[in-house]
Amino acid sequence: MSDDISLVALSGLGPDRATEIRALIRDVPGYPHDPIVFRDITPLLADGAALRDVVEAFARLCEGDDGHAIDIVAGMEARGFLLGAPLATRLGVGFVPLRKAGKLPPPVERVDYDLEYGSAAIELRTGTLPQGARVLLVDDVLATGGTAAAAAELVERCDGKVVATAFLLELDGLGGRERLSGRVVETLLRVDERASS
Ligand SMILES: O=P(O)(O)OC[C@H]1O[C@H](OP(=O)(O)OP(=O)(O)O)[C@H](O)[C@@H]1O
Ligand SMILES: Nc1ncnc2[nH]cnc12
Repeated sequence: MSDDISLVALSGLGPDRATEIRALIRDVPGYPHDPIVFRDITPLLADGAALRDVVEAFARLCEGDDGHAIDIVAGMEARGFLLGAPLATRLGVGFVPLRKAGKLPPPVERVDYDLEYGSAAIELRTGTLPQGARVLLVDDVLATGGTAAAAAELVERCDGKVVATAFLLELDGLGGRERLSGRVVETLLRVDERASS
């Protein structure tokens, strides 16, 4: 891990374990283009103990008297599926995939958005969520917050209530937390994006 990246461990991971897990996220400068530093979680996903610890850390957000009471987990395509589905299994609740445009049969709701390195649209099939379902939104990275803000809007258009948003890695300095102002934002790890550019 480079020395110029600050690390914050939340949700009971503990600083040593958080540092090990952070080291399993590969930094790729210039991908998909300059000045982006891409944070690649595939080494972490390939490490069974790290994947288990991350899912457990997410699960702790929803347990105990102070935990978020949720009915269902929703994940943003594609990396949100990889963390959200095992979390839902661990919590014993269902999982809703928020899919990139054109993947789901109609009828769907659609929200267009911008993210750190492009633009996209996500969709959710109308009627998938039970009326008033308490939803936890899960994704790997919070950067500008464009994806998460769109996901929250989509869930709410489909009659869900976004109780909290949860991310493995927050890229501090790109405005994501501000973009989600007024919402509960939980992050397991945080790096200072300004320090790595
Ligand atoms: O906070 P933002 O600026 O919106 O960026 C964060 C989003 O970008 C990545 O997804 P991407 O759209 O690259 O899709 P993928 O998971 O299919 O790779 C990441 O998994 C988040 O969903
Ligand atoms: N820098 C980044 N690395 C990985 N995923 C991202 N999504 C948005 N920005 C990202």
